[in-house]
Amino acid sequence: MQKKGKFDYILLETTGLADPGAVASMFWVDAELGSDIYLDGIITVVDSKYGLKHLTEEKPDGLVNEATRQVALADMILINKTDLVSEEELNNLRTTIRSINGLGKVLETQRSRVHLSNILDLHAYDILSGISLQKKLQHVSTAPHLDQSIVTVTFEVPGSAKEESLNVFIQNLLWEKNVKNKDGHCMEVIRLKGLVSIKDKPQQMIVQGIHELYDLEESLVNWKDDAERACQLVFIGRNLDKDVLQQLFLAAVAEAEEQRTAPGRDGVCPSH
Ligand SMILES: Nc1nc2c(ncn2[C@@H]2O[C@H](COP(=O)(O)OP(=O)(O)OP(=O)(O)O)[C@@H](O)[C@H]2O)c(=O)[nH]1
Repeated sequence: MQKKGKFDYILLETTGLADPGAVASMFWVDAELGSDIYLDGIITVVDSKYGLKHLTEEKPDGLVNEATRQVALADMILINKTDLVSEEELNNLRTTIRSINGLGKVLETQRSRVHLSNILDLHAYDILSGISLQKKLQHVSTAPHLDQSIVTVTFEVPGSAKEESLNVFIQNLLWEKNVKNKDGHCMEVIRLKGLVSIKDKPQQMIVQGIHELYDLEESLVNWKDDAERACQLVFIGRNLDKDVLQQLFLAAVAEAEEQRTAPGRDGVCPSH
């Protein structure tokens, strides 16, 4: 890193057991501090032969296994060694991956052969992503839950959000972790992405969250004068309940007072 400007791109390979969120958070913060290095995106390679076994592995104490975390946080998922499995096995793996992460792009490969343009310059975390985000959000796949510990949920509500209330909503989820689903389990969001409208702001706003870090930024796209404003959010995480999240969000869009009496926040969730 001392030879500043000498690198075009850095591909960092973490160990098979790493939680990419921790590494990603580091680079994200670094960019905020004015560093030349910014986080472009997270790529996860899944082995077709053993992927499903790893993804469904049960960990003690109900912890989320590493493979699932790696898929959940990926912006690009390469399903590799497809030659080693049957079409049916591949289908099961695809469905499982999609139910965990409905937002990331999925490519199927052999010997990990992939055109570099597919994996470099993903811009998954910067405001450039706003241009394609709208399209992407229209195609978020939310497959049936399949007993998966981590799932993707998404919702869209018309209108604008109040910036302050939106921050409270996100902080309750990511920091306080005090939002419960209908079964009384605390929701755990590990990835958050969205395009929202803030009252009186001409630009569409991008929300990005990973683990406990999040950012609300103006995108390069303005709301068209005659277009209906809306907020769309995608959450990847555990114990997520779309209805509860949507109701809470509606409370944030409407009046701040309503938020305190909104469902799902009674009781205290243990901190992690
Ligand atoms: N049949 C087949 N073999 C593959 C493919 N990709 C890699 N291999 C082989 O699988 C073996 C193990 O390679 P990888 O799974 O890529 O190993 P790795 O990623 O270095 O291992 P870790 O980083 O420790 O996970 C090597 O002999 C590769 O040649 C593929 O698409 N099909």
